[in-house]
Amino acid sequence: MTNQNVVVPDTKSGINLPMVRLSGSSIFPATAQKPPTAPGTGGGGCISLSTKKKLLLENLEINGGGGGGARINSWIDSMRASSPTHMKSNQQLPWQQQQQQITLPSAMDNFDQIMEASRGKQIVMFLDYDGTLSPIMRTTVRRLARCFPTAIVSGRCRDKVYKFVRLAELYYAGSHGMDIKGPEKGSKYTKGTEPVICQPASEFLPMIDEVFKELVAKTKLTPGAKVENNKFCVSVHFRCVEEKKWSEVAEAVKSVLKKYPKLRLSQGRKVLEIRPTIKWDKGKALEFLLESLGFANCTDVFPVYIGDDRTDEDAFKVLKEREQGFGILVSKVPKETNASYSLQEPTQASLQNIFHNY
Ligand SMILES: O=P(O)(O)OC[C@H]1O[C@H](O[C@H]2O[C@H](CO)[C@@H](O)[C@H](O)[C@H]2O)[C@H](O)[C@@H](O)[C@@H]1O
Repeated sequence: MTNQNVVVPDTKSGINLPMVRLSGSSIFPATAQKPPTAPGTGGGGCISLSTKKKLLLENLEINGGGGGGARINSWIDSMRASSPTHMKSNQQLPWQQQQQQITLPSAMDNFDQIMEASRGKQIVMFLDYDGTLSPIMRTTVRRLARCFPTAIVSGRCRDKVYKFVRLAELYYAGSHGMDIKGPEKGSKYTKGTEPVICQPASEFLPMIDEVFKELVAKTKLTPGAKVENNKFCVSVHFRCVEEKKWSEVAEAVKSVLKKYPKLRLSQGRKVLEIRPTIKWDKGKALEFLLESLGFANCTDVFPVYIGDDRTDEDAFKVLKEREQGFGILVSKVPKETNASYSLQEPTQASLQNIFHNY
């Protein structure tokens, strides 16, 4: 890339900040500022998960094969408590009463700091799909991928995400990172002739398929329940189920899972997700992709991961531990997170604002 100007709109002041693209794949602000404190060092607005919260999250996570009943009930309770029909404006969930909620600095307002921290390093972009990428126009992601290696990481199955995005030059990590495929040959970031492929849970395919069918059969009489086959994991959606029927669906899930001790259950937004017990998540996918791109032991790489989901925390944590790049949490409300910055709206993450002139 040659030198280019990049205009970064400052959302607060409405002023466009001029950015200068100098060389390689990094962009730098025209006026450099002190880089933000590295993730994990307690500064720069970075928040760690408190032990208490971790325990509560673990409690909400249900392992397959028995013992999940009480935890399913805690999930139902937590879902009820957070439902708008139950929650008064100033009411806090039990775990929120135990923690101090800190607001992360805005990634848009501090964009020059982020860019300064990336000086001389290769930016690699990781974008969660739902809640982050979906509102962003394809053109913007395509432009982004021309500048930096770019990956989309999602809980959905890879084929579905690919059908939504339809950009062959990207890396895609579906099924919460358990199904990774790189661009076909010809992409400037492809090494060798074959696309990168990683499917660490491939032995679970027949089991997941079986569980999907069983769950469809078990939930078919519950109006609104939707079971989604995400290839290496299954999602059971509650969003359109009447609240009084939630426990009915949760019980159906529990009864199926009992037979599959190698599968575990976790909770998303009005969704229960069944996945293999293997130690693989979006964080592992991020590490795998960095390695595939040749950045395994590099100090001059700057990964930026933007995500809104609890499952994105695994990737934020990896970045924090590596002390490389930044996690950016898309959230309207303050949350405990391993991310370093936040964006309030997915549309705020619309990178056409940031990479305006690319
Ligand atoms: O990892 P992501 O790309 O953020 O995917 C997470 C889940 O996204 C989808 O669920 C979300 O959208 C649903 C409506 O389309 C909504 O009902 C649900 O509450 C959201 O979480 C997808 O259907 C799931 O399989 C993904 O795990």
